[in-house]
Amino acid sequence: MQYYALAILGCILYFLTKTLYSLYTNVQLARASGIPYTISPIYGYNMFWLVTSPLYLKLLHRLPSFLTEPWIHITPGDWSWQMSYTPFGSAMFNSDTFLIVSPGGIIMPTADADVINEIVTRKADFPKPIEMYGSLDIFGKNVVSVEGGEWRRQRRLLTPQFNEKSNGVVWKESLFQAGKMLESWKRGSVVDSGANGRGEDGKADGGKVNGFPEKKVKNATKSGIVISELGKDCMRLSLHVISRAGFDVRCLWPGAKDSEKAMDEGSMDSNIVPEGHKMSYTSSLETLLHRILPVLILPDWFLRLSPWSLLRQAGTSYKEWGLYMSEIYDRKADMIQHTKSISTDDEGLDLMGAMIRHSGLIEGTPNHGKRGVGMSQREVMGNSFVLFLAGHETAANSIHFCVLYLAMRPDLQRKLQAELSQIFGSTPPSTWSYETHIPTLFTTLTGAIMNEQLRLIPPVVMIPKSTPASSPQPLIINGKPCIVPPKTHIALDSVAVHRNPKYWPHGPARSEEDGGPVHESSNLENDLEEFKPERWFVTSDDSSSSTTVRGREGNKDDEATATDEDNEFEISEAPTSTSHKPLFHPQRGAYIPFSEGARSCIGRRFAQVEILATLAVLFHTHSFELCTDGFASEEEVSKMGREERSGVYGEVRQEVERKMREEMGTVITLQFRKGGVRLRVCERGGELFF
Ligand code: HEM
Repeated sequence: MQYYALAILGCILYFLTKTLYSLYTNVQLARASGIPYTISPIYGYNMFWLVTSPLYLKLLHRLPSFLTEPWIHITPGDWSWQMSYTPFGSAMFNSDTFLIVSPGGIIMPTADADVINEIVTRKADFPKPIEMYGSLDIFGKNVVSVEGGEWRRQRRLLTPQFNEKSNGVVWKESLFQAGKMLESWKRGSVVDSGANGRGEDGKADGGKVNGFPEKKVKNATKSGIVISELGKDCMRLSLHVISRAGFDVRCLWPGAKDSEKAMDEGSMDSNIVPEGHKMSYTSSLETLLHRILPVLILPDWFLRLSPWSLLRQAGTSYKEWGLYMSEIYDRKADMIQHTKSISTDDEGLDLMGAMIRHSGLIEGTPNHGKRGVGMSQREVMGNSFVLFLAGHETAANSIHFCVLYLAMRPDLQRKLQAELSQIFGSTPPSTWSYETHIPTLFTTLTGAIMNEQLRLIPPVVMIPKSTPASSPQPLIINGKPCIVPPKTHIALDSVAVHRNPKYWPHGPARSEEDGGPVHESSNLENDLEEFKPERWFVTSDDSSSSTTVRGREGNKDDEATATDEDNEFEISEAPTSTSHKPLFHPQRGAYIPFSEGARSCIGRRFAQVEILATLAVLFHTHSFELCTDGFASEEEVSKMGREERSGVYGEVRQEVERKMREEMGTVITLQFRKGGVRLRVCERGGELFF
């Protein structure tokens, strides 16, 4: 017995000594670095901590502050969103870059645009920590999960496919799918789980609905349709757009009419399960992407044999999607083999087809017989999957939050609608032109709204970089030369740098009468926590801004500092309108929703075109308002005067702001952890409030 006790004591002592020694070594490195640092007992990226800490974090907050300050604020998984710019400001570290030193390693968050720019430019000195992405290889290695020469080879094959022609396809498909989303709301086929299919007034009437003539609409109220799953609907829209662009397969919304199916050869109905399959094309993809975490983390056999049906479904969707991709691959490879081309006509784009054609696997195609330039079949599969993964949730969230912010700012919504009427008149979206309209959308209010939404809620919050294990890196931080220790995990904090007052035009914070500051500790003295697309119309020499900030003129800085590699992997810029003044151009490193440098987002233009097109369709003819459930019923609102309505709306808006602050976090991308905000959509002119 004594031996066992001694053995256990020995293990504990060994563990403690090892931990203390690691902490001591890391503190020495931090001290020598010249960078401000703080000590934390826990390494923020420790998997056990990330998974279990939400269970006991509240308890830790109750411990005496000398035990937990300040690390408790900068170690939880979601600290970047929760704390915003606070840790970098004068109340905490008063430095836009600092180190969090723990026994498990060193983390360097930064909200300094110059530091970020230096890091993304010196790609070899600050590589992506790809060990974090290994689990993304479920269908094969891909451009997200590799580094160095392997990454360069894959990225070189993919970059040319993201061009103006493909942006044009994205534009057309987004216009089409956004229209179908509106139609699906009208049909009532997007089920309102929150209201049990009943209207806000509790009646399942759905009879005469403002702007929506159809009978028996599930979520109908007297003034429109209630949508409580906007986030999910946007995900579906985004998946449909990528499916068209990625595989040239058009997806249909639930309840699509037979005529649509007949019209679209190669379209996939979300309800039809083809022979040899257990799930439809769309539901296998949707299920896989919505349950992606267990699929990435847990072994296949565990998913299959799991007692929980959610996990079993996730396992089935993984298998089914693999099967669909193989079938599409075989069909395309066969076509290329026989015709040496793919169907990249004006109606469809085909990223997978293009990958196969350039893979070098098929005789007679461009890279056949060349060493070190093509792709294996598994890499084609891996990249096809990862484009869906990287591209659907990010763009979907952006559309979702743009609509939500616009519902919170009816004044801005009216301005946007007036502007869209000016641009498109009363023409239907099917006639809108990519060449004519997209440059205008980029430089007017729609573009400013998208930019501002991505400033406030960038989907990727802590863009990871690192220093190699044996290679400390010199870097100018806070104006003095410093050494970033080896094996440091660097987090480019997009949430914080997007709110750093040094780089952004800003005015005074919201007054108490209007609801007071949005965040309890970040940027209390300015409006950088607020959604104000107007700031994008301010140029650096504009005297109407209360601060002067350093922006960029056009792309001059890009040209001056971009490396050859940046240029090689540059994504084609969509043309911007020459008849409008360009929007504010933040300095390099200050605006990083798509990251920057050679390793920045390959789908940036794709996503921007999708977001702009979707917003244009939705707001050209429709209005979105916050539901006032819990504050006033629709009937009560209809009896109120203008001022009283405005008061109720203000209260609801503040509740939504609270929800966004407290109930959002990173689930792959930044979004509501569960649930969302209920909105009412109606045709323009039928608004209940403003
Ligand atoms: C609003 C929408 C989007 C945002 C905010 C966004 C953001 C980002 C960010 C921040 C990165 C860098 C991640 C890192 O370094 O860890 C990235 C990389 C990437 N994104 Fe996006 N993305 C969006 C849409 C898309 C779309 C639509 C696609 C494809 C269709 C896409 C494909 C990719 C790929 C393949 C990479 C990896 C690039 C590489 O490592 O070379 N993204 N994205």
